[in-house]
Amino acid sequence: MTTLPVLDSGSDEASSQAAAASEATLMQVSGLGFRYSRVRPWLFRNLGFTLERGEILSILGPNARGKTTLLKCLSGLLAPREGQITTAAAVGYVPQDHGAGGTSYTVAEMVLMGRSRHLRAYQSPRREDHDAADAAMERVGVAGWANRSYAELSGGQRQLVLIARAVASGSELLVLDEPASALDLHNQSRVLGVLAGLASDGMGVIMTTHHPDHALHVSRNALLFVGSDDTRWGPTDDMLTSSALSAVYGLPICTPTVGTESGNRVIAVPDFGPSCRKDCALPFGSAPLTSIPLRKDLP
Ligand SMILES: Nc1ncnc2c1ncn2[C@@H]1O[C@H](COP(=O)(O)OP(=O)(O)OP(=O)(O)O)[C@@H](O)[C@H]1O
Repeated sequence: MTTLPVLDSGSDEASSQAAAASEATLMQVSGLGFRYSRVRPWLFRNLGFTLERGEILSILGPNARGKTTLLKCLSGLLAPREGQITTAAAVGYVPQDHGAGGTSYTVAEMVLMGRSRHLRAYQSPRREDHDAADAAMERVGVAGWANRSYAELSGGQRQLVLIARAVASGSELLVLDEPASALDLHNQSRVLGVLAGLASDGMGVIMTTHHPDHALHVSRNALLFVGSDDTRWGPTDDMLTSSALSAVYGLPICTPTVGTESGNRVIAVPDFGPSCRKDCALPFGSAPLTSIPLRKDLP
């Protein structure tokens, strides 16, 4: 277990945290707090969770609440002001902003960069690095774009390439900032499938999302930003209840069970209010959404 640097941390406490973590634990976080400076408000305090191998943790909350900041703390890019982060794995960080920044790299070169932590300064990638990059591109389904210019890909395509780069790095723990935010429905399913596959191979995945459905679909646990001193962590079904989601996002959200091709699922349906189109076949309020028929009941 490695303890990431924390401002004003007590090292004795850190080592006892590390000792307490079990073999299955990839990351343990307790009492975490962060603010950008002493004159800025706390973005979060007393934040804690445990991530086991093979688990996907989803982090949800309103815009500007501190989710990206938390991911940067978990990845070692920012030092929290207080609390403890202990981790048993190298962390691969996939940022939300995937601008090309004028790069002239191919997709294969971008993914190969994920191997940099395995190389000494100025060392050329070895055969095994190319093999790892090729395997990662196959895994994420971007091998067909290997020779394309990264800068010429769409935002969603770039998102997939950056996920492949993190996979190529060999990190056991991936931390992803809204990995499906720029993707169409098919590619959302593809990314969630890739992340679920990585988790079933024993990796850990931490992702932020603005889609409660994604969390309900793939996450064992969820971390909910309710307020700056109120973050809640626990089993996804217990966290993402109608009342909790409604409180977090400030509008009514119901969580009906609906039938899908792959079985009954809980989904989150927000009531966006007066903007609902007037010719909607099932206006909000005319029938409780929990009465949506299950697929097997449909004519
Ligand atoms: N480098 C920085 N210095 C000062 N304040 C910052 C910095 N980066 C972010 N912030 C502020 O911290 C707050 C949280 O930002 P953050 O990006 O973590 O939120 P978020 O929950 O990820 O938001 P979103 O859902 O919109 O992506 C915001 O008010 C933001 O303006």
